[in-house]
This record gives sequence, structure tokens and C-alpha cells, in this order.
Amino acid sequence: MKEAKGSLLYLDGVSVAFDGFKAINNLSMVLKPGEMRAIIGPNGAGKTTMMDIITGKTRPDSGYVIFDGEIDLTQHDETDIAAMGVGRKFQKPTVFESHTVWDNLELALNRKRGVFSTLFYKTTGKDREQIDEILETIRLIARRDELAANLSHGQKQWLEIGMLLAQEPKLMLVDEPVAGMTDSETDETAKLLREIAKTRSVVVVEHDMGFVRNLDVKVTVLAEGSVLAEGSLDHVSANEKVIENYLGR
Ligand SMILES: Nc1ncnc2c1ncn2[C@@H]1O[C@H](COP(=O)(O)OP(=O)(O)OP(=O)(O)O)[C@@H](O)[C@H]1O
Repeated sequence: MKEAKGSLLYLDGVSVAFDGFKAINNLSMVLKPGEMRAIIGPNGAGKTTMMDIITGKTRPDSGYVIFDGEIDLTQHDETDIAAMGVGRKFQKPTVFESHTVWDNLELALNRKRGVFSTLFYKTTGKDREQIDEILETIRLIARRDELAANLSHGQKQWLEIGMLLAQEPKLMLVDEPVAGMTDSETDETAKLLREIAKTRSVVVVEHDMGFVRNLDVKVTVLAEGSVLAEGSLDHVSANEKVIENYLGR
């Protein structure tokens, strides 16, 4: 698809219906390499379903989902898509509580090498450097030897973001990262994601408008499965349809 050339993610005319109900309806969106995008919209707008389609969990009925300018993700399954460099962080953290912060990251780093090599693999100096770098990004250097169970909710979310970083995704999808976080954790998460977005593309779904403002990126507003508005947060916040469908509720 030549229109997708130069983009990192290109959705064109994507639709999916569940029992006749169109959860995603002719959705189109373009993400540039290295771009971070915030996705907002009312409950049921299709945000999660959109992520499910990008990651291969749900197959759309029609439309194109082109990754890295040329790969049609609708032709691949979840495992392939993850291996191609699409990482997803779900809302609930799923870190290994009985392992240390360091071990969680080491496991994530080894995971991308596959089961057999993991059994015989010894962590190299380069791996340790990479883990240190990630620890710095996720603000957990001082807690590296702590059991994950002892981290705060926000720190667990950061650890999970770190585990995703260990897989070196080109595109990171992050679902409601700041739900349940303290205000200072929320502020720190915006900074952390901005740092991460310097080296890869990021799509963040979030309801917290203060946080979205801090991200300071282009916003896509979804409603009823399609794009209602797109632009800066100020631009979309002034849109009558957005106020009516979402912000004014
Ligand atoms: N597997 C499914 N079967 C039937 N209906 C579904 C399925 N998945 C999603 N839906 C419906 O599709 C619509 C979009 O849901 P989706 O979860 O994508 O919205 P959302 O924007 O993520 O909402 P929220 O902000 O509440 O997470 C909803 O009406 C939902 O009930």
C-alpha cells in the first residue's frame, strides 16, 4: 500500500462488528515513526477493540492495518505481531510478584530469545547494561533488588513498562497507564513516556485529562468506533462534537 509508506502505523477504513454491532466503524489513523499519540473517548468508543485489532487479537471485517509502512498486520497472528515489534501493556500490571525487579527485567529480556535459548542462556555484560538503562528510565534503580510485590501500584506499572522495553518494540501500546496512580506517580509517568517516545512510537489510551495534557502530544478522539476529532488537546477540547460526546458528560 503506497499511502502507508513512511508511516509506522496506518489504519485505513477499519471496521469490525460483534453480533451486528459495529464496535469499530471505518476507522482511519496514521502514526509517524517516533510519534506518541493519545487516544481518548467515552466508554465503549472502541479504544480497546482498536488495540485488539492492531495486536492481532481481533481480526477486522474490513480495512487495512499497515505496520512499518508495508506489513499488513491483519494477515498475521498475535505472536508474529509481537515478534515484529508491537508491544502492548494492559491496564492491570502482571509482573512476577515473588521475583525481584531485576529478575523481572532479566526474564523479559530473555523471553524474546525464546524458551530453549533461555534455558541455557547466561546474561552478558551488555544485557546488564541494558537492564540498568531500563531501570533508570522506569525510575527503579534504587529498588532493583526489591521483590516486585513490595512496589507501589505505580511502580509495578513502571516495571511492566520496563519489561515491555526489554523486548525493544518499535510501537508500544499502553492502556490506561495512570489509573489508580497517585498524582506524583501520574506526573512522573507522563515524563517517563515522553522519554520512551524519543526512541519509538507510543499509543496511549487514557481518560485522565490532566495526564493527557502533560503528554503534550496529538490527540485522537474516538466515538462509536470512528475518529471524532484529532489535533492538540486544546483543539479537540474546543470541538462541539467532542464536548457533546465526551467532555461535557
Ligand atoms: N468481543 C466482543 N463481543 C461483543 N461486543 C464487544 C466485544 N468487544 C467489545 N465489544 C463492544 O464494542 C464496543 C467497544 O468496546 P471497547 O472495549 O473497545 O471500548 P473502549 O473505548 O475501550 O471502552 P472503555 O473506555 O470502557 O475501555 C462496546 O460496546 C463493547 O461492548
